Amino acid sequence: MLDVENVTKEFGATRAVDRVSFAVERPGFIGIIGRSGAGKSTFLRMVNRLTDATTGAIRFRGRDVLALKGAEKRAWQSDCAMIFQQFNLVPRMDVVSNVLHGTLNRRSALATFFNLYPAEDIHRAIDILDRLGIAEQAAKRAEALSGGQQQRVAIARALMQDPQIILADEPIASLDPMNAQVVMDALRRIHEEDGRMVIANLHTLDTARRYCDRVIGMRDGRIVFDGTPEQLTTGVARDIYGADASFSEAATSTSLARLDRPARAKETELL
Ligand SMILES: Nc1ncnc2c1ncn2[C@@H]1O[C@H](COP(=O)(O)OP(=O)(O)OP(=O)(O)O)[C@@H](O)[C@H]1O
Repeated sequence: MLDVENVTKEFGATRAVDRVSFAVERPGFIGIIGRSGAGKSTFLRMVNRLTDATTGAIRFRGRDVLALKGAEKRAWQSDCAMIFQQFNLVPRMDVVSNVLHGTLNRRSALATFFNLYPAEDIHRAIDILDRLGIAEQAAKRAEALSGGQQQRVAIARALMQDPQIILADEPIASLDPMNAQVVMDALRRIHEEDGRMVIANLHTLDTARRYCDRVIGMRDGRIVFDGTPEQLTTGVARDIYGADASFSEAATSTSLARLDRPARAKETELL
């Protein structure tokens, strides 16, 4: 359903993403790992069309999304909602309005200007917040919430778009281990219950092993590993991170392993 073919991005002389290819047959929970500068963010931004690829093709259900323009491009951006490390909420705006921002693509400029939302959208926003366990925060300003709560608001905003894919760029990098677990559990649940594909850039190995069905390792813009969490041994990780024998997994750990393990889907075959 998602085919990435030889996707390359150059920034001047820097090749940030170098001939990346992989295929996803059905919605999975995919983690992308690699050291800082490996090209993870640039890759996700190309999928969402925030950054244009230099060459290559990304096909979703047979359609090349890199060729979309205008309204079709905006529709695709709704279809693959993005979540960022810094949440990207409007801090002084209340939580529900932040979530309703997820409908911006399909509302008129006038309705947006006057902050007019249909009652059914408001009810849906509150239902989504309730599903994420933060409905009681709905009237508060976003800036009054904890980091973990703000990231759940960002997930709620993404769900307002009813996306087929959720692209999460380091969604827990700013969170403490407890909040990180709440956010990752929420993403995993959304994947399992709704059948949405999740592609998440993760900076820690333990999170990738714990939540993903498939892990892609990037190094210097290239895919150097593509396999199951079980295949992601310390030796493989050392290769991905370009580290020597002194490589310590603890250096890429969020301490999630010490928290309770959720029931990860049994299917470990490649997606
Ligand atoms: N807008 C840009 N202009 C120039 N170079 C860029 C730009 N964006 C990214 N790069 C370069 O592309 C390479 C890949 O960066 P990218 O942010 O995709 O890596 P990353 O794996 O996501 O790292 P991090 O985890 O630190 O965000 C780096 O060398 C970076 O400096």
